Amino acid sequence: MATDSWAQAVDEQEAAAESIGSLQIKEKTEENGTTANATQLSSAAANTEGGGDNKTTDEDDSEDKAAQSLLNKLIRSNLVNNTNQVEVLQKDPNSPLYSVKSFEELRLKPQLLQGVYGMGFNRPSKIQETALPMMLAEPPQNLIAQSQSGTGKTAAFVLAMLSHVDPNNKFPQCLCVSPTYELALQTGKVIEQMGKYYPEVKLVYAIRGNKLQRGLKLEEQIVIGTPGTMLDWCSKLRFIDPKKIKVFVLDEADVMIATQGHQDQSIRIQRMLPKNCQMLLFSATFEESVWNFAQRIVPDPNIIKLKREEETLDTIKQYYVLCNNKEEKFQALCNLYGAITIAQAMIFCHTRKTAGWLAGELSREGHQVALLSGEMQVEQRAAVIERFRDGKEKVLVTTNVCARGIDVEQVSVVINFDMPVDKDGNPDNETYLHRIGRTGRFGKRGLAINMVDSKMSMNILNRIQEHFSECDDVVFVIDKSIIFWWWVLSTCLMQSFLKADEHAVVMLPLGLEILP
Ligand SMILES: Nc1ncnc2c1ncn2[C@@H]1O[C@H](COP(=O)(O)OP(=O)(O)OP(=O)(O)O)[C@@H](O)[C@H]1O
Repeated sequence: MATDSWAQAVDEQEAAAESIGSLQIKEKTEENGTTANATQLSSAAANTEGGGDNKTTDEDDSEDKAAQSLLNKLIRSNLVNNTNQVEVLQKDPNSPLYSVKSFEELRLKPQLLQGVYGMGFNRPSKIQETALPMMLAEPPQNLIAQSQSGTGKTAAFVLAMLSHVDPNNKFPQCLCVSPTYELALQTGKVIEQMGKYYPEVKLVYAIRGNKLQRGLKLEEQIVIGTPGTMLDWCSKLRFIDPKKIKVFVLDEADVMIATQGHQDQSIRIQRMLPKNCQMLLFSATFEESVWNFAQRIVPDPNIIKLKREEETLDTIKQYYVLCNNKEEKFQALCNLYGAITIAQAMIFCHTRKTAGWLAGELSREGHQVALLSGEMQVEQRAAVIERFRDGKEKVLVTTNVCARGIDVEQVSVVINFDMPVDKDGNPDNETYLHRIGRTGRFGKRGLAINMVDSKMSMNILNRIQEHFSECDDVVFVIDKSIIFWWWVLSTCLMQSFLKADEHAVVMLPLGLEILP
């Protein structure tokens, strides 16, 4: 992203923070109207929140999964490091399992090898080592592959598609289905980069808005698009002859099934394809719904799984501050502000509305903060994250939904301005782990501060503590004095005070003294 577009993004972001902050004093009816107007950012996204401070909707969630995935692609500059072993389940357990340590071993066309090296890939990633020989084997093999975002799945299936097409045949031979228009474009970019030295192979996008003349027969060998348009192009409009397809890729299956209708459309496309068409399905997660979908799309599959690196709370000290209401939490945060900015901090709120309010209030107090909110367009969010990752901002205020899955390694302090809860208001242990776990990544020490402002949030905290106490040693320290906080924060951050294996429980009197 260009630096000048940054300045613009920050301006818009600040404007948004202020306008959102000012909404808090208005009546509810006005609030909704103003939210839509105030955002040059993305009014559609803003409207889905519904005004409630403790609600997130399913719609939010599915929209967000796709946005999240795009965001991850935009901010990623290289492979995610994963030292976990690859788990392989072969369709035929007796057939030998090949894995490669170099791209040369794959006997790629020279143009493609040049493309791969041109992208700066020196050797296959962990998942590519096993997935590529399977995908390139003759006869073709079906594959279901699951690994965390950023581990090299897209590059792998792009290479497979480019390897399988015959450029002399001027008709579609590979279909790739993505959950959204933007994600399809991102994959298209990879095809263009990798196929840079193979210009005979052409690509076309089956996305809404790409209107073709009726009766046209596509000549491009690779078609990438969203399920609805792809289905229309294969059936109603007949731009594609599905019987000639050799490779069918279904990318981001977990995101796909979160969107109503995508699952059925994908299955309908798949049913039109010939029996010997190679089916490839990729997903970052593998919950039961994804797995059920995968089995319907990919018959007789080989299965590859690369587990996520385990997140742990071992190296993180966890504290809580007891307050009476949101305003007190804000005051407490202001008191802590100087200390937390010794390092970098992320502050999590439950809703966009609170995040906007908090960022606005902190700015008004003269604190420099960045806001990452669902109201922003994905490109703007990517710019905010990049800036934070580069250390240009010290404090990032965000919502849980917005920051899910985003890795910023250098964060040392996480503040839960609101405790994480699920849609039913129960403790969201997984989110707690993801929020906090990021601070202690790669053996580094981290600090987590939970802000408690009611009996309910105390109860949530207790239940989270109970949950993790079973499998981890968690330390919650309770204290009232802000001087104590200064001491904790500055000592642990500046002098590496905390030891990874220290597990003392310090119980001090409840209550928070807010200094003027
Ligand atoms: N073998 C490799 N060597 C070096 N970099 C690679 C290699 N394979 C992929 N990459 C790079 O790593 C990053 C992540 O790869 P890729 O997008 O293929 O991952 P992914 O698993 O598909 O992620 P997502 O699920 O988010 O799409 C990209 O920047 C890509 O260019």
